[in-house]
Amino acid sequence: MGLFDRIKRAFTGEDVVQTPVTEENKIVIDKFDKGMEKTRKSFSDKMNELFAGFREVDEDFFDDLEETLISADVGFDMTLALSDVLRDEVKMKNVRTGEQVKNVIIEKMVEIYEKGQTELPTIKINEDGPTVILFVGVNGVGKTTTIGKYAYQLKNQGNSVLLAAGDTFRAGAIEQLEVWGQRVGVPVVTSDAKSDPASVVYDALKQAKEENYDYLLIDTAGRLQNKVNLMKELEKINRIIAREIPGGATETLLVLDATTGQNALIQAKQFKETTDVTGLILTKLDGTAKGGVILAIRQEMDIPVKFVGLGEGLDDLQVFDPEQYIYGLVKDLLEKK
Ligand SMILES: Nc1nc2c(ncn2[C@@H]2O[C@H](COP(=O)(O)OP(=O)(O)OP(=O)(O)O)[C@@H](O)[C@H]2O)c(=O)[nH]1
Repeated sequence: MGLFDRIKRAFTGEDVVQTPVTEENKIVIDKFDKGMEKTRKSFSDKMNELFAGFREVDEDFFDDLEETLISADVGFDMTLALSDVLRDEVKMKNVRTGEQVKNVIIEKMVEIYEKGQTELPTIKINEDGPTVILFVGVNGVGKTTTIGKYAYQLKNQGNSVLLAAGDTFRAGAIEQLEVWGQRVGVPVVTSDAKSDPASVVYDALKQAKEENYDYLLIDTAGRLQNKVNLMKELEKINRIIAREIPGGATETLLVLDATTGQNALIQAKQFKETTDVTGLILTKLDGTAKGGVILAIRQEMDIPVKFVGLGEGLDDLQVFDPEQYIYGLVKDLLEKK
């Protein structure tokens, strides 16, 4: 059953059924539920306010709806796409009451998000080993924490993991990664601050290959304010990886801070211009009401969100589940039925 069908069941009063509901599954559902609390509350409040003054589906209503959606951080493109399909649907299905309109909005939001894909995003694996994952993103987005959390996850799944402190630009970044390495129990390849990040990456690649590590996670500096330097640095790192690992980095994951709302979308666009990003990680989703930005990212970028950070704990990095996300966003609106 696809995302759309599942959410649809919620419209008809049936629960969104997870198949199968395992203990592990329940924990994930709970994490998304809690992590989405702020975004859900803000989104529901805004939508309920819009519908409290609902009279009829006219141009004024569409203007107010667009304003509401944009203020809920779902982005300009997503807002226009939604209001366009809604206009057609209203005519076709002769939708009149506020409740009907609300349901059509949610239905279409799910459809636009899904774009025909229902499977969970995955991280590619380099079968010939090691799987090399490059983490990019500006300072302060939670990159180091994310690497630590992911290393913890991989290790718990029985993988050997090596970390590379490629952010030699910021002295604190190396120490911070070392602290995470100790906490998680995985080694960290480092060099002196201000040294060439490419040489750390080279050392780490060599060690990962010689000692047969399953995963090498590489931290990088995120100097977006100096795009040319950043581009050069990432190019150099990528060249070295490609020389050592056929096909180059297995994944390049861009870490974004969800609390920055539309800025996260802007950063994603800028990074996409500098390097070949294969997936996104949205951190601090639990600490923001701006989680609607994931919809904006989905609509405007062709890069999947692969993980979300739903808390500060070691096990709070979760594979992004669109179903849990959208259900977490609209749940209160549905339950108002
Ligand atoms: N609530 C919450 N806090 C998070 C999450 N991810 C990271 N943080 C916190 O965000 C803060 C910054 O994270 P760091 O990893 O230290 O980020 P940084 O070192 O400042 O910057 P970079 O590593 O360069 O991105 C830390 O206090 C983290 O605990 C998350 O998903 N939820």
